Amino acid sequence: MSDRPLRVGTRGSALARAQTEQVIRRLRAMHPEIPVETVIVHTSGDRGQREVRGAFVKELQHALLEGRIDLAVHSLKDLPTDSVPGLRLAAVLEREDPREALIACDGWTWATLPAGARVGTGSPRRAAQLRALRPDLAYLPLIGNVDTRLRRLEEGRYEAIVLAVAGLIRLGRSEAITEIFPLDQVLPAPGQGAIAVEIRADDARAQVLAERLNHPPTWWAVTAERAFLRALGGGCRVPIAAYGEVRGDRLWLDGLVISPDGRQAIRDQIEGPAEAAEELGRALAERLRSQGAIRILEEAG
Ligand SMILES: NCc1[nH]cc(CCC(=O)O)c1CC(=O)O
Repeated sequence: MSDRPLRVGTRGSALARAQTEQVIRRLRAMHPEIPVETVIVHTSGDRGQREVRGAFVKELQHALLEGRIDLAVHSLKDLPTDSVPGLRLAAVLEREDPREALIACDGWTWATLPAGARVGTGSPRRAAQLRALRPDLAYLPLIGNVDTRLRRLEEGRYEAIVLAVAGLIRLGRSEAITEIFPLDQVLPAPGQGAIAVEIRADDARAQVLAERLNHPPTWWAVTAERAFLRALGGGCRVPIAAYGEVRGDRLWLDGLVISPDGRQAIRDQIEGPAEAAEELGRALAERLRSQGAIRILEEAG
């Protein structure tokens, strides 16, 4: 294996850097002879601009295509499902806890939050599922990096906020968690909790290294989740959630389409061989369509 430096690109946020550190630790453990460099790529998302879909990842992909970096580290759930010509999603690390966390102030819990309490969440998928559980709360937008979002809560702008457990753990902030929503109450975004490694499609060395980083059970699970999302069109505003889990050589996939107001939801599960992940994701999407998901998607679209 050549010992020219491997340049690993990351966003500058604390979460992105923590995730990239995890990838680099694994690389160094496997290949102490390869010098690894971290390259911070600033994205429009980090500059506090509107979070257009994919803004978090576009600039990293650009840097990869231009050859300024050799490996890009992303939160998989921020990576759009459309493939980018010249690039390849090459590996995912073993998934962290995929669930959603409530972070409440003043000792509130999900059950005791008073009617009208302000709950901050940036995601229509979370807001829709939370509305279905507690229609009496006020769901307000919340954007920015995880640290920014926690600060907004501390500033008193919300009584509670909802964030991914995985990000809080990686930032060493899990003590902030008030409670964790069970998966049957709030289903995560496809890919949530998984760290993704993207490379140039023609980079043989990066391909070999990425293969060694990859965690196959997570790979099959997220492949099914993303196939489900892609098959449903994944319109920006539509709350689509999915969670897959591999046990032995079988894959269980749970999928949901929910109207933004939380009033109409279609949810179903599918099970099959893990290697058929892609087909399982598409088949589950088809099942939801036949149960009326189209109507929800069109109304929300
Ligand atoms: N969209 C921002 C984002 N991207 C990845 C994570 C957390 C880590 C993960 O879900 O893998 C977060 C923050 C959040 O949703 O709370």
